[in-house]
Amino acid sequence: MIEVDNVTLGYGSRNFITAVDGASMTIGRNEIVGVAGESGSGKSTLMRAIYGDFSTGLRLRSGRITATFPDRAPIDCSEMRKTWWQDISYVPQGSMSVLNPLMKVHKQLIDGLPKHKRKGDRRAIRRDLETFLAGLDLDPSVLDAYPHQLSGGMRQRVLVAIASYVGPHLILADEPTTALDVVVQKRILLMLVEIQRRLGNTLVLVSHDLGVHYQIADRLIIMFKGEVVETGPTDEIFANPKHEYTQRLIGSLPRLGTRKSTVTALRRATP
Ligand SMILES: Nc1ncnc2c1ncn2[C@@H]1O[C@H](COP(=O)(O)OP(=O)(O)OP(=O)(O)O)[C@@H](O)[C@H]1O
Repeated sequence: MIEVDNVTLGYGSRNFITAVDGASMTIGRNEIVGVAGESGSGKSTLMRAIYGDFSTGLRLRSGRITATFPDRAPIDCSEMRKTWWQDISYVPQGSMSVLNPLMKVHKQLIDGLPKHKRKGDRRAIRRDLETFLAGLDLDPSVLDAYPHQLSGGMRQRVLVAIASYVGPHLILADEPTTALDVVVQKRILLMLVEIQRRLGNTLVLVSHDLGVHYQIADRLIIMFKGEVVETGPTDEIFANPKHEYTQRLIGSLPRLGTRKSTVTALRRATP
């Protein structure tokens, strides 16, 4: 679905600072892909480029990023904006900097919808939103709240709901649980996994936490100093990490049980 081919990305024009250097990887359909790597290794930069958000001074210096969504012709990342929400959506870190503090949640949700979804009876749209939120275990009353009236975890869950409402083929979630307590983190991760299962789409989850990847990712992409240094099925990478950085990452984890039992424990721990 996404083909990243020898991509170099960075910031600035005259004094170009390289953030991602010659990265290649693919993202397939119906999978959960975990992206791990140390701070500053270029994870967010690569996600923003895949999403086609070049608003922060980000530049694609060389290489190509191509998306082929079901029933559509391949498109370049420079055109990705046209498919935001519909085919691809993004859950960034820090809900408070993303949600408009002056607008109630329902207005932000409706404004974020593609035009064809915004048309028609507002009450019908509202009912549809309420049903959708209830299906995600979110009380429809959040629609009438301003962001500051919600907890950090609730705001982040609202962002996940906004990103998934139209049913995109690909959801990019960039550290969606940063700065939240462990129980809330688990809840949000389970919400993302539940949505991925329900939609049968692809979830790309950026996280420092290799334990999280171990629990939910089918495949891993490891970044180190701007490069993609290792990719492969999660089980294989955990069993036989090839790159020295991956070996260090895995070596630093506490002893793990089987994936299945960990997920079961995660589910039990989540109210
Ligand atoms: N808007 C920007 N302008 C200039 N440089 C930037 C910008 N955003 C990121 N960088 C630089 O690009 C490099 C990669 O940053 P990036 O945020 O992609 O890494 P990351 O792996 O996501 O880090 P973290 O895990 O801390 O979020 C870093 O050196 C960072 O300082």
